[in-house]
Amino acid sequence: MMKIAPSILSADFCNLKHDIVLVEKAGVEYLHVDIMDGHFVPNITFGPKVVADIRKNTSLVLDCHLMIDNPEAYIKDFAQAGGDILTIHVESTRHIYRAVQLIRDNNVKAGIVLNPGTPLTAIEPVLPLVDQVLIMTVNPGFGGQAFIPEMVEKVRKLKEIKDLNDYAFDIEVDGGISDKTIGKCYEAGANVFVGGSYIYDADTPEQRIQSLKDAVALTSK
Ligand SMILES: O=C(CO)[C@@H](O)[C@H](O)COP(=O)(O)O
Ligand SMILES: [Fe+2]
Repeated sequence: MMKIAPSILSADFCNLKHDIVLVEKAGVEYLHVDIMDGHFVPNITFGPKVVADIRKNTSLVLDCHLMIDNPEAYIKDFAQAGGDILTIHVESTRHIYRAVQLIRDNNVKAGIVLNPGTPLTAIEPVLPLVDQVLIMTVNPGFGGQAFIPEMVEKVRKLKEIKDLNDYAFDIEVDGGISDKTIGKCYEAGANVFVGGSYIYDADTPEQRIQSLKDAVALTSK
């Protein structure tokens, strides 16, 4: 099942509710929520309070992408704030297995994410435990960057590992997703697509969402 996850990093934070309702009405499944701490990545966004406020205003699945050091310290807070999926970077902790277990213990879905420079071998031991694997298709930290084409092969290899082992996780891609790049990712095996600037930097985000769906439908034929 393919899902579109608009990233509110590119929304207008003074009109956040408006920008969330807009994509919800356009028929997306997820809302992608980027948490940045200024340490793991060179940018800062917001913390659990904002996630809790978003939770009160939407029934979309809150897909929380934690770009923070020591994620273990904040998992409980983001789970209690109403995050549905907590996705942590394998590079952000020494104890990735323990951190994934902690997410599951908090009764939310567990995701794992890889920077473009990190090989798939780094996450193989936790693959049986996760609900989602996110392949970064840009370096994390900012919206509006160019898609890294080499990441398509990484998605393809991950899909092979998934099929070989009968794993059930979703494969998500994040960064530089547009009508030009989504088809390649879908064809390689991704089924959850984050869209930030492509969706929100447009006059009509609804049309951009539709064009992403159309591009996937064209690839499926
Ligand atoms: O995690 C991140 C950036 O670190 C993303 O979720 C961005 O929000 C994607 O933005 P676009 O590349 O789609 O503009
Ligand atoms: Fe993200």
